[in-house]
Amino acid sequence: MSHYVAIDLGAESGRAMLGTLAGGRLQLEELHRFLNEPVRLPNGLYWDAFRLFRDIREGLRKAGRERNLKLDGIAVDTWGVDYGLLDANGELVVNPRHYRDPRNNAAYDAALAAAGKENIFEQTGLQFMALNSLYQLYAAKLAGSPGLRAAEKLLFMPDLLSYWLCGSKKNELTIASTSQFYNPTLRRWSTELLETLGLPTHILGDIVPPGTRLGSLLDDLQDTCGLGETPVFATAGHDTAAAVAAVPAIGDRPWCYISSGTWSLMGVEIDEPIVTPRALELTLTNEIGVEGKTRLLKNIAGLWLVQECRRAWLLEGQEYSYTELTRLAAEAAPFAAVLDPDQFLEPGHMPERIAAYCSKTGQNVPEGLGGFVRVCLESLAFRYRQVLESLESLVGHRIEVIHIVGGGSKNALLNQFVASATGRTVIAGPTEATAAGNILVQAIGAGEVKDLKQLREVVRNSFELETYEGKPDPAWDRAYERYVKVRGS
Ligand SMILES: C[C@H](O)[C@H](O)[C@@H](O)C(=O)CO
Repeated sequence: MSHYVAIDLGAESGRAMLGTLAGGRLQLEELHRFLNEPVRLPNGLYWDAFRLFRDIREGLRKAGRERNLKLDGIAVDTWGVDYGLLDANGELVVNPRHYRDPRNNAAYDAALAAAGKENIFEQTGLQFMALNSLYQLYAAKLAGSPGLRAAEKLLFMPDLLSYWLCGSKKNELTIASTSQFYNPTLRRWSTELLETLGLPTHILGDIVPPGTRLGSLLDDLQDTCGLGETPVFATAGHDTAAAVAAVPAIGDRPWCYISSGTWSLMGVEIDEPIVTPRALELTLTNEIGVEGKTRLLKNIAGLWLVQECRRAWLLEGQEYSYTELTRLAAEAAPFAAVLDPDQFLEPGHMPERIAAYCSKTGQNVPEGLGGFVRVCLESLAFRYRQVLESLESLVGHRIEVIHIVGGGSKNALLNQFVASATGRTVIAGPTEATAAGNILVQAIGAGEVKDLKQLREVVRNSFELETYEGKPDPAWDRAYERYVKVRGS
């Protein structure tokens, strides 16, 4: 029996998850859960990196001091794109900014004007989003950031937190591939692109594949946490890559995945990137996964819409759990309005913005809290159908099965909506795909699990899955047509 800890950080919260692997089955247990609260300063929006590290240490202390465990590995995964900059002494000189920091927007326009959209896509194969690391770095340059000038090393969030755990400064492949300065075709940094934009290239480090042993937990952490010598691994550092690794697909029918949480990352796993004008037109992204696979996917503003509605209602004194909101949505009238979820990436005033969008597009404003949530969930299902069509047109075959993994796969109403909107089979679960993927990639690194195929077998043996059968539904088809009209194709 072996024990691993996954440090899994999402945009709202983080967890230290204990994974026990025995007899080809994985058991997960939450050791420590903590909030991940961004900090708004006068000059921008930041992550509280030190607080996150304190909570990571607390999770490890629970494993060591409270549970008396000896660990076979520790690894960190996080959301994509964000990074910290270190000076020559390894000091943090630029604290990680939050990808929703508004200063990226102007830098995005300027970078596209300076480097050219086609050129950027050719070199990176990545979906265009102002939040990508490339535009964050360019924003720092445009702001004349002294931190950027002093920087000697760029570490993405999982790299940075792993560095604080074990002292090794490496760039893990899957997270590097979210930056928009990694070339997935040439499988190296796109230094040419950084040079075009006058950005430093010496800050980029060695890229290591997921499963690499980075080093051992630092001595003082071993002492504080009551852990002996413990390997620290680079897992699939991008949480989506970890989740995709843990998709319980058998591969007998063509499948795609939706990693469902704050974001919905919908895509297929393929052997080589597709960096063609058509992929650019469809704004699909080529990120790298475990075993060097390509995650051809689309970032969709996922349950973020519901999270932001809930937060707005909470501020008004109306406190509802996600379960209650979903129940209200189930009771609300169908197809009250349709919206493009990706128009709502900015934080704040979500119900008001949805209402304004509905009025602007000549639609009725949804009624009641359940009405708003239902419109969000139905619109996500429509967006998935549209992205499914894009993916099929690029890979050239019909996709039969949609695997929904991650926390959002608990939402049975949304799962059913996806089956109804697409007419496909939806298999939901595991909800803990990211933690499972994180741990099982460590197990590959430790030589305990052979490869991705075996990893997925372990996942299938370990978690309950729910199946939803979709069948053609004229009401959904009609509403989808309305959605396409409102959003555009
Ligand atoms: C910025 C987003 O977090 C990122 O693009 C997405 O891929 C992700 O990591 C969601 O967890």
